[in-house]
Amino acid sequence: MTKKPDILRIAVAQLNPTVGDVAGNLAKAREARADAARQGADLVLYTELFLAGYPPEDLVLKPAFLKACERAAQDFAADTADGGPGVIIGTPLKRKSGTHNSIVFADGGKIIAERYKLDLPNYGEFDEKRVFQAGPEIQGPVNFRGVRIGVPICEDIWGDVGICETLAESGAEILLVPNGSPYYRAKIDVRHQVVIRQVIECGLPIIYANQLGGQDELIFDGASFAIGADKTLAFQMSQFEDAVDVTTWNRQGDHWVCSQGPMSKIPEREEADYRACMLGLRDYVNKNGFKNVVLGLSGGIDSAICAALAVDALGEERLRAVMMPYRYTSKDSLKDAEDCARALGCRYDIVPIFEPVEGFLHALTQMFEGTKEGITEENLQSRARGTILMAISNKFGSMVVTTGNKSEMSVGYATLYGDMNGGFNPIKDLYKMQVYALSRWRNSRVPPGALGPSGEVIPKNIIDKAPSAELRENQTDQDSLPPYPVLDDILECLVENEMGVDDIVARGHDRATVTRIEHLLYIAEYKRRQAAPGVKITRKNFGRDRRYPITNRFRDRG
Ligand SMILES: Nc1ncnc2c1ncn2[C@@H]1O[C@H](COP(=O)(O)OP(=O)(O)OC[C@H]2O[C@@H]([n+]3cccc(C(=O)O)c3)[C@H](O)[C@@H]2O)[C@@H](O)[C@H]1O
Ligand SMILES: Nc1ncnc2c1ncn2[C@@H]1O[C@H](COP(=O)(O)OP(=O)(O)OP(=O)(O)O)[C@@H](O)[C@H]1O
Ligand SMILES: NC(=O)CC[C@H](N)C(=O)O
Repeated sequence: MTKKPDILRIAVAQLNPTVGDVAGNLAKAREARADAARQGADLVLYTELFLAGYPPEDLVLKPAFLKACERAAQDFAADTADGGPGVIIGTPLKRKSGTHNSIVFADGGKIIAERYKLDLPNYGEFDEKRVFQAGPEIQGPVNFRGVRIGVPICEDIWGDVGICETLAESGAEILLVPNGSPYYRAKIDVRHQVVIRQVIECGLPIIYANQLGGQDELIFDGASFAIGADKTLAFQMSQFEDAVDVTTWNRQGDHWVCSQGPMSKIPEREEADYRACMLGLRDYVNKNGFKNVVLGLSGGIDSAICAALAVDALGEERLRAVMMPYRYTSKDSLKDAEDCARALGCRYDIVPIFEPVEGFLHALTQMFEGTKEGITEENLQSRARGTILMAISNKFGSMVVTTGNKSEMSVGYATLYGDMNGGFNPIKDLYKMQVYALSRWRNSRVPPGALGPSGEVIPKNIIDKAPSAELRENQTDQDSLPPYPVLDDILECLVENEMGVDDIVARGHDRATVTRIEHLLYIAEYKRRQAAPGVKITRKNFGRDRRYPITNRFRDRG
């Protein structure tokens, strides 16, 4: 019989995989294992579906992809013949009972156990029932060098299905949980509460390992941690950074107690949101192979914060900012845009749109004769800008960063095939007031990992002036929309909280304004379906989280 050890060194590999890059993910796993071995680890815990990258979505339906993942898992298991640390690594596995979201547990050159996720999340951003079958039954703990380890997978610890309790009843001494848990604001507290609740139910320490990195709209923020059997935080890894941290666990009577591990400080609200946007943009651009990006810099707040995010994420040499003035562009805007580009140190070009806009107007003179000038002509300005940005993108291979905030995306205050052109939107899930808050925050701090300069990178005048699209004389956003603090509150009630009109009015809002905003929200669905993806920051983003019909006559009238 294996002698029970008194000490166990568990490494948590909080790494940034790329979905579909099975060979690259395996290489990362190997590097982390070598690192963990140097730090004296007995076992390395990776995150959910690490070899595939999470979430692999419909890739799991491809037999060739499953084969590649299975082969990588076998190869990695064979590596453990070197006598170094054992591994718990996530991978999809096709078995007789179906295709499972699984882990393989390997040691001594062999797979000593497989475990399948039992509770497949199918809400919000998750769609796992579409591609996976749930594990057929709760399988007991795995005996690893004399320690009985339970391995529930992510959602398995979120519901009330009693998986942790059952593992404890079948003799587990500690639970190691691989996760693919996407960021939303303050989610860390939610995760801690979920794990504390399970620790109370099962009486065992739980190690929670979370993925890092951007995957399309989702940001995995890492922040892996453990809660001891005494219900206190045993260790806390950093948020938004990759790391391989070794934690030391000692046997004390019946319990494993963490005696050594990191205790990283978790960023406050604005910093966390800013870093999520930065990581999301960086990973989208790099993982999709773009060398650089381009955006229209108008002298307004939205394009200014997007420019700051791009420089912080990619470096000033990888952003080209383009000011495209027309007859309504103010001197202030020209100055603000230039000041912003100078403060950020990025390339700044001026491409006037007078000729293209006049060209379009000229071509349409006859057809439009006798009609009133209005939105059509305004939109031509936006479309001329969008076309120029796409031309720059085509010529230099730069991806267009699009800059619509959540308030605008909610009510359709953006031009289709105009300022909505672009590949990715780092502020898509930030309401306008949050854009202001993050801009002020960024002027006072440079976040860790940012490549941009310190100081006032978003000129104060941009923050202080009334927002305007400058598509006609003396236009401000508030000609068409309620003040942003009012709009954002109504939108948060409608979008995130799915509240009824009566309840929103009861908060002190004007009924006509609320019903108008509700209407605008519904009729802008067609625009959002054609919009670029962007970073998810809230509990409910426009994308995977919110699936409203485009054709929709429902209006809430109490
Ligand atoms: N249900 C539906 N399904 C499919 N397509 C639908 C549709 N409803 C309209 N459409 C199409 O969409 C068109 C209207 O959308 P669109 O062409 O975007 O034009 P529209 O939404 O009418 O105008 C753009 C709005 O964005 C505002 N804005 C604010 C800030 C900045 C900027 C800027 O551009 O810089 C613009 C601008 O003031 C204006 O209110 C219709 O002509 C029609 O072709
Ligand atoms: N004169 C301009 N030069 C370059 N890009 C422009 C110009 N006007 C608009 N754009 C692009 O179109 C986008 C939408 O314009 P909009 O005026 O709504 O936003 P903004 O100027 O960044 O911020 P704000 O909404 O505060 O004015 C801008 O973010 C910018 O990318
Ligand atoms: N991948 C998962 O199973 C994640 C589900 C879990 N509720 C979370 O958000 O962390």
